[in-house]
Amino acid sequence: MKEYIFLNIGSTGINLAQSYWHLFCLEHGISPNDGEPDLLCLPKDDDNSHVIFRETKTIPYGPIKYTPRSVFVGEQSEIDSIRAGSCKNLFPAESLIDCPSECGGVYSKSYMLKVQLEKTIEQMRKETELADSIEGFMLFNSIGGGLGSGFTNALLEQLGDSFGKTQKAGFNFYPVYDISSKPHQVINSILALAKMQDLLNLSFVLDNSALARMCTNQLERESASFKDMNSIATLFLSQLTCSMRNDGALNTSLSEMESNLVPYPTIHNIVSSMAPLYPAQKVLENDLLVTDITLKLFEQASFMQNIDINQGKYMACAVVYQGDIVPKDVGHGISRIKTSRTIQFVDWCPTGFKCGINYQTMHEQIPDIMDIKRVKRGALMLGNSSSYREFPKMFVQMSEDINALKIFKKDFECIEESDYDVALEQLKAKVSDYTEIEAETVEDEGQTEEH
Ligand SMILES: Nc1nc2c(ncn2[C@@H]2O[C@H](COP(=O)(O)OP(=O)(O)OP(=O)(O)O)[C@@H](O)[C@H]2O)c(=O)[nH]1
Repeated sequence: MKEYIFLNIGSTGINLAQSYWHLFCLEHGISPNDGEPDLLCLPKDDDNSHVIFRETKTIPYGPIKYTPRSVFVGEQSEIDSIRAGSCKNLFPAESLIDCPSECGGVYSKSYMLKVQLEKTIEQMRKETELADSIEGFMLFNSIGGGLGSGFTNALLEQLGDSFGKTQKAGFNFYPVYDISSKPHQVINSILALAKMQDLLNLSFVLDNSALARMCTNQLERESASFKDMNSIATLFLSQLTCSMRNDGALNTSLSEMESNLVPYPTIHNIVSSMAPLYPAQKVLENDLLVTDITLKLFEQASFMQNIDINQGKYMACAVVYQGDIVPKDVGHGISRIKTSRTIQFVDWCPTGFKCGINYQTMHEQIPDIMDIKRVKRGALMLGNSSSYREFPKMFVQMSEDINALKIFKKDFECIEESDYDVALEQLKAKVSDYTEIEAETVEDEGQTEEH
């Protein structure tokens, strides 16, 4: 068995976790309130829920309960929000680790939370002992938050020491930057990203400004709330892990995902799109056809990143369809994309798309609280695109705009100024790496191999 442990850090991680664990419970016939099996749900043959839940008994001979393989780290008020939420009895007390609120907001203070770090590692050890063989860790955080940046980096360093080469995938939220009122978020993000490059195997980029755009444009909300943004991210995560939690077709494990999507270890930032997405009240005459879904996937509006994806080239692309889909239609959809030439691949990766179908009913279990339409079929695209370089470019520019060194010297004690310079240089190097990789040709590759 290959299990996963989910680490939810800071306000973003904790809010999101309550949303996705609620959905995962429903998808696997488990009560979100307390983890007891829903006796009205028939067990499915292809269910692999054990990869994310472990079976527990509160009393000998008592009923079986399902406990998420999950750890939470946040301020007391965030931890309290779990106990008041829709999954209030789902998580054991020892998996909820609280941090002092005075360290909030700044990378360096959160990086130094030694007691909480030890507690987290200890809890992960326990979870690991209760599993057969941990395949990977999934971390959920905002790179702009103090905990989301500093604590996540400290934890990632420790994970490498304590758990060796176990896969690590980050679901990294990029906040909407307000550089005049929250300049610290820029510095947090730069310090976070520079280090994460070496410590993560995969980083799924979730851009709050894109999620907000999807809330207003696709879900037709008047304004974007974190709840709605987290609902979109929850659907993304549900589709992304569908092949792991059930007998799936493509990306059945984090390591398979890494080998499908990552050509060089540090070029592991994944862009993504999802289609279709409608508000619950939307009246549909018919569900979209597979070709239309495929075309929609590659429209800018469907991307969870607010960068111009077409300004870059893909190094890898995996499309996972879900629901009522037949392979012939997938072939048609992909060939329409290829002929439309809207997307370009790097010269050295002509193989193009990897596709798979999961036949689980699409969005069947979307809880009504999500207020998103259930559809019969949909798809998720995961891509490794050189257009990602727009993010490090933007951080370098923002650092100049806010005169970051001045703020750094004042508020980021415990970290050397030279460390900030190094982090900034690493992001500049990242921009160049992506540009070079995009320009490489097959001959360049051949020459590199010969040397
Ligand atoms: N998508 C999403 N973004 C959030 C959520 N909560 C906060 N954010 C954004 O993330 C940014 C900072 O991250 P937080 O997660 O709040 O910070 P933290 O990691 O808890 O660390 P502190 O700054 O120490 O509180 C905020 O400025 C918001 O823009 C959420 O539930 N969902």
